[in-house]
Amino acid sequence: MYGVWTPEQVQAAEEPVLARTPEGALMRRAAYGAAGVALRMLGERTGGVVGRRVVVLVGAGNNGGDGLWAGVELRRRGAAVTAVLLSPDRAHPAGLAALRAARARVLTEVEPAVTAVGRADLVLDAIVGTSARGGLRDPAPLLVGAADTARVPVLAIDTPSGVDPLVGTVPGDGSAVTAAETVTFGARKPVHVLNRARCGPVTLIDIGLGPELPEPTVRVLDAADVGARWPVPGPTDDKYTQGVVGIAAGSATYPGAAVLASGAAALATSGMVRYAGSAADEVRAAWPEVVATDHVSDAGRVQAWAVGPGLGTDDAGAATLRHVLDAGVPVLADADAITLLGADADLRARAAATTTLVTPHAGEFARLVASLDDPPDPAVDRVTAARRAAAELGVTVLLKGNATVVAAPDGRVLVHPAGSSWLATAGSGDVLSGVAGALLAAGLDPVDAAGCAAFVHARAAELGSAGSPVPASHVQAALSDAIRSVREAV
Ligand SMILES: NC(=O)C1=CN([C@@H]2O[C@H](COP(=O)(O)OP(=O)(O)OC[C@H]3O[C@@H](n4cnc5c(N)ncnc54)[C@H](O)[C@@H]3O)[C@@H](O)[C@H]2O)[C@@H](O)CC1
Ligand SMILES: [K+]
Repeated sequence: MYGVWTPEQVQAAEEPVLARTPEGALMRRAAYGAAGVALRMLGERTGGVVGRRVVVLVGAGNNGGDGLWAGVELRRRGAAVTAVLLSPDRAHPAGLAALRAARARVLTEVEPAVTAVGRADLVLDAIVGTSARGGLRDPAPLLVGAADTARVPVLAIDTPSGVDPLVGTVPGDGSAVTAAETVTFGARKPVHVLNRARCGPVTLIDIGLGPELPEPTVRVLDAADVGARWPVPGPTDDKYTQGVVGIAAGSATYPGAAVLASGAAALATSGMVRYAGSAADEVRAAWPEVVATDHVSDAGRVQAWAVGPGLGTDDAGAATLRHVLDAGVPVLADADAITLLGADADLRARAAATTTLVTPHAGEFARLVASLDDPPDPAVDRVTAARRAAAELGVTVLLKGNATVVAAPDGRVLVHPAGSSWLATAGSGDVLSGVAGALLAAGLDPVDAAGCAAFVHARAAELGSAGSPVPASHVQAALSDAIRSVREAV
């Protein structure tokens, strides 16, 4: 597990460290770490360092200072360094003096700078870091565009410029750095987990902030965390003691959702899966181990319900949802169940009164929060949107997307940054529902159930895909390998 801290938290943590270290020491630590990553990238991509062309895009603040000092280090190692000053009169004075003394080229005019970027082996993006506000300012978009056009790899210093460090979105006209890699200092910031596509792999450099950092704003589970939480039957367990999950999903028109969710539940945990609904025949045919009936009222005892995929939003769907919300066990509500919750205050009150985990995509989220004052918008800030929905509706929220956000009513937040978007495929959510429902039935807290389910779901997509599209039934089929891989990581 690792933590993520807001720019504000990081800046506050830097203050006491700055006060007790010699002037400029923190920046030199950061820059030395950045230069190390740049040297590795040059070695990997060009086979050397000496004479390789590195262009540093230098902004007005300390992020620019990091870039200048990293340039000094690269110059020392023999690279041909060019610094492009985007705000020439505000460039970090000590860093600029040191870079000039190291006999690097310094440019302030746009035209030669664009040419230099286009010919570079590596660009260091030190335009702006944690104090970024709004979109990139001229002439930065031109230089960032030149690197993109020439396909020059960019190493983002601290954060990819043009991407909001706190929420990970690209404001303004959409110009922003797409980094091949990012090197960050002291602590990971939200952009690193909310916008992986812009950051690339992130290297964290220790600059001594550890003791000063408060509780992180967001946490990220790793494979070992998920493996350690995954339920494993003990010597005295039988099929009932491990938690029975009930799946209330699918219909005669949409039996696929029922088959995907029930099968995923059967693969996720040992013990028992019950299915209740009008796709009982199809579920039985595909998964003979699932105990299937036609209606939730005669399904027998379960320790959690997963309700919603393919359920329908008519009166029968609402009655099923009401039944499971009143069953006194944790409930996972997805798909049509979320639409029903959004439309019905009475159902929302029942959901808040029990332990409920909802798993909306963007459209379902909008319906879910439509009744709230000033409904939160994930397009503006995913973490805040999920956190507010959880707190105000009294349910745990798993907001799907390239970065999955899990928020609990008590304010805890997990993020799962996906490595790809192959999971954006029909039926994939049904598989997630089955897995998360099974984990709730096994007794996991909703945040852990959601976080572990999201992780294994994404891992199954990776294993099932290996670079090609992966239909939901293949994600389902890869669940066993995914669970094995996280258990092996413990
Ligand atoms: N405080 C410290 O001692 C340390 C700071 N570090 C670096 O310092 C950075 C933060 O430095 P600063 O607080 O000076 O701020 P930045 O360097 O992030 O930004 C500086 C200035 O850039 C301008 N700016 C804001 N938004 C912009 C945009 N969208 N496009 C173009 N220009 C924009 C503003 O004038 C802003 O004040 C961190 O990201 C990190 O790289 C590291 O060196 C570690 C130590
Ligand atoms: K940057």
